[in-house]
Amino acid sequence: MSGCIAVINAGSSSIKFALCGLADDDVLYRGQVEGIGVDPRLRVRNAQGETIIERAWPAAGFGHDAAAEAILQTGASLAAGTVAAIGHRVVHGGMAYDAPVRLDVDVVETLSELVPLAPLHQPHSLAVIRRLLQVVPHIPQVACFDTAFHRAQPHLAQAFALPRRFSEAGIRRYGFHGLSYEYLVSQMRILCPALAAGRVIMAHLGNGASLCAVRNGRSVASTMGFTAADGLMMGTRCGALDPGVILHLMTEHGMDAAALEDLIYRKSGLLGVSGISPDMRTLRASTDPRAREAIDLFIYRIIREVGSLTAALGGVGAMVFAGGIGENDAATRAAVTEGCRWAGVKLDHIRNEVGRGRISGDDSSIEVWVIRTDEERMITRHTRDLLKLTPA
Ligand SMILES: Nc1ncnc2c1ncn2[C@@H]1O[C@H](COP(=O)(O)OP(=O)(O)O)[C@@H](O)[C@H]1O
Ligand SMILES: CC(=O)OP(=O)(O)O
Ligand SMILES: [Mg+2]
Repeated sequence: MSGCIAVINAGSSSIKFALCGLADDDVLYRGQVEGIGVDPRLRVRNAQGETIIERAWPAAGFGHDAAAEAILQTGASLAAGTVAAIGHRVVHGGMAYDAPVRLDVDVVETLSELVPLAPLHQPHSLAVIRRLLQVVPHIPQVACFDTAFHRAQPHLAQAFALPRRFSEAGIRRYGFHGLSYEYLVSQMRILCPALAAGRVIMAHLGNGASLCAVRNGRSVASTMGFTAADGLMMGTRCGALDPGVILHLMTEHGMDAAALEDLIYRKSGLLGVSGISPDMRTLRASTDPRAREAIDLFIYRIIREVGSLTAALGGVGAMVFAGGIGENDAATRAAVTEGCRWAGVKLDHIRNEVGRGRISGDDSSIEVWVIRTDEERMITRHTRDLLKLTPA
């Protein structure tokens, strides 16, 4: 191996990593600890897609710190001293960053101010970055932001109806999952360029879930806002919530900011409504009616927001599903598209079971696709470009 880029992607229920060569699409190893808090397990695959490492831990006491430790140790032993640069997914770039940036202690300091705006992500990525700045200070590190892709949205799409001074202070809609959407755009340009040039609704449905309205490859609107708690219902997040509920919980239920953060980010969503699990696979396997109700609400919220983003786009030509649920749960795709029949969407159920590429019927007026997202590859491209790294 002659110099590679190590990529670390701290999600809310997983930490993913990849070791990539400098040539585009040259992935040497990729792996993840997924199911953090539920059923943590590590799996690493080589370039041929063969599983070379598998490990599992009990959920109790095994959080993001332990997952990061497992990833760093595994990555270091596989890379064997050949890492030329490290690229990170950093969920919130705030007003300061609308493009990837080289990390140093000052940048980390600025990013740490955003921790309260992304409590499920930012602390975990910053902990890894700080550690690497200490132990391998000679290796350049780059932060790639989930918010960057959305920063060019029209002004109205970024605005809250609050007094001006708040928006001037940065209280506006940022949108997230931008690295995933940017990668999906790049894939669409290869797989279906005519659709990529038009109006597309992309659904990144993982433990965090959002929709993005994309026009000619640019973000026009997103369901996520100031934080990644807005919009759709998620694994443990409630999504859009009447602000009056927050006031009521404060005044009538004595909840303070910490209790509200815990409720909104960690206790709600699929977990809160089902009372069983934030994990779609567990809910699908359950016969408990509360599991069914949680899934139904998850789907209902997506269908409603598809309508909203269709209006923001002024029509829609294609829909794309991605993320852990979007790529793997055929039943979610079937139910969401059934709820979009009003727009002329018709699924081909056999293609949907296969779950790769185009899944709509030939008679559908809107094409529906499943595209495997790859935030790690997008981070590799940004890191390579920012540092001007070229294959030997
Ligand atoms: N085969 C599958 N069927 C249904 N859901 C799945 C499947 N594989 C993964 N998921 C779901 O994907 C979600 C995790 O998505 P992922 O994108 O990996 O998460 P993160 O937001 O942490 O990056 C979980 O709800 C998990 O149950
Ligand atoms: C922004 C976000 O929610 O990311 P993830 O789905 O990886 O948790
Ligand atoms: Mg993710």
